[in-house]
Amino acid sequence: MATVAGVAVDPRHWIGGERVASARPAGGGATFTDLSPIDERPIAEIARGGAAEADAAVAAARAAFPAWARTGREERARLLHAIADGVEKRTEELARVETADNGALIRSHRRGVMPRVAHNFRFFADRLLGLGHDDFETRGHRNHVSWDPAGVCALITPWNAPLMLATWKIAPALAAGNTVVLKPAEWTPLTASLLADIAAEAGLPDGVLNVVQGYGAEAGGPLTAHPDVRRISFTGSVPTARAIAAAAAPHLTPMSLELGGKSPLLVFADADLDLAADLAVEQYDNAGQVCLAATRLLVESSVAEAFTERLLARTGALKQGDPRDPGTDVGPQIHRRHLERVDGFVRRAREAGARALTGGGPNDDLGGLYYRPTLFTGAPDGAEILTEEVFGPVLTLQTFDTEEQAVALANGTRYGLAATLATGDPDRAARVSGRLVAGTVWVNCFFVRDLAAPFGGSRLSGMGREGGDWSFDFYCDLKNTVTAPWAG
Ligand SMILES: NC(=O)C1=CN([C@@H]2O[C@H](COP(=O)(O)OP(=O)(O)OC[C@H]3O[C@@H](n4cnc5c(N)ncnc54)[C@H](O)[C@@H]3O)[C@@H](O)[C@H]2O)C=CC1
Ligand SMILES: O=C(O)/C=C/C=C(\O)C(=O)O
Repeated sequence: MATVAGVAVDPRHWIGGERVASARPAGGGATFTDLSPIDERPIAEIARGGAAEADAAVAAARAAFPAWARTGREERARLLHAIADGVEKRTEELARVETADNGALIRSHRRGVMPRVAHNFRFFADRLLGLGHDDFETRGHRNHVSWDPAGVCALITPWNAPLMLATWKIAPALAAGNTVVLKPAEWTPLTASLLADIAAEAGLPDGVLNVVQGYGAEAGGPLTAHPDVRRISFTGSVPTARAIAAAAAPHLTPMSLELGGKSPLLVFADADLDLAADLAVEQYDNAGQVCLAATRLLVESSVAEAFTERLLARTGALKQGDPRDPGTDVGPQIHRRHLERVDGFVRRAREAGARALTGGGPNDDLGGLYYRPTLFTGAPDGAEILTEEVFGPVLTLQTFDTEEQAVALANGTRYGLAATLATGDPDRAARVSGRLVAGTVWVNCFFVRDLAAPFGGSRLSGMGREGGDWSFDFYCDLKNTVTAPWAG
């Protein structure tokens, strides 16, 4: 057992209702070390899964599937609500452990993230009960459409919002009657383990939820290549999505992919510039490690100076430091490798001719993994910093003179996850949002999220949509039963 932030966390896998250590021989890498981004110190030794654990977890999930699939909707919903109760009871512990593990702000975990984790279960439990069975007639024959569970789902999740993004997948998959194998990110394995405890305490039958810990290719590879897996849902990077797609190809396993972006914030001259600057400074949330972040600020030339002044004032007021301090606004990057990746983007941006108006390097006063909120201007067209996802606290500013130019710049990357507009003109808002390639468009707001809405991206930002009934579309095999009129 590891003790993290005063909370006992089991570092082993959770397979078939039992805690399981890795099959690897001792000394042969049976565990890996989990570091806290707060100070880069080890906080736990975690079981390092491979093909043996992936096989065992899929077998357990497969064995548990028939009974779970047959369990009535009311009982499945009741159990999901019981898990939500458990999450709510342990919100403080989950918040402390998640902050120790991924370095995101404790105040966000307490106020926003962990309540959303509980909501993920409640929302899909209730949605399940309202899920329609569409019936209609064809020449006197009855069509009955049903949402049948698909089978074992492999869920592969990232480190930037570990429990939130995992439960966003787990809840609809379980609600639909599937069984699950979760492979959390190796940089943030801890809250998945706590969730396994909570689910067991809530009475979820053994094998319905399984957790395999470990590295991506080593544990996630065999899982996504497994012939008995019927759905794969993944959130993370584009190169990993390609590896998963290749692994899934032989069995044509259906996939849902959520892959980050390079989203724009368009600021028109008719916008409320204070609001626009508020929206822009929000993009440093979670130290910039958010797939939805609008990292490209596209500003109408006539207001660029006034907007920049406001944004720099707000950025200067951000407090960077220990995420356990409720007064902190910007915490650390997740890992030294990630900080170096972010810094590589920043160095190459400078070499390409961009100029940092603020930030532009690690926070040397704090040391460790703290990277200064950065704003670049003057990057040449096509520069890497304008086109590639940095996933750190790095924004760029470009200007435009016409709406046409604004739309072309906004749509000018290989991504299409989200876009944000700041404008005082409702007609312009409707016109421009209609032309943007993005899964979500926010007008004069940012990060207003509702689980009932479809969520996902176009182009390299992903494949498919989750949320609302779209989650059930993905996690179910839809079936139409056509019955001829009964004689007599
Ligand atoms: N929410 C998002 O959109 C996220 C985007 N990213 C992007 O990815 C970049 C790199 O971050 P990483 O942690 O390396 O992301 P990643 O895509 O490598 O990791 C995400 C998950 O995939 C797993 N994974 C890795 N290789 C796998 C494989 N071959 N088969 C199955 N599972 C595999 C990892 O263990 C982890 O659980 C970030 O800088 C960012 O640009 C990363 C995390 C979240
Ligand atoms: O909080 C949401 O609704 C969506 C969050 C998504 C990410 O932060 C991500 O995948 O990076």
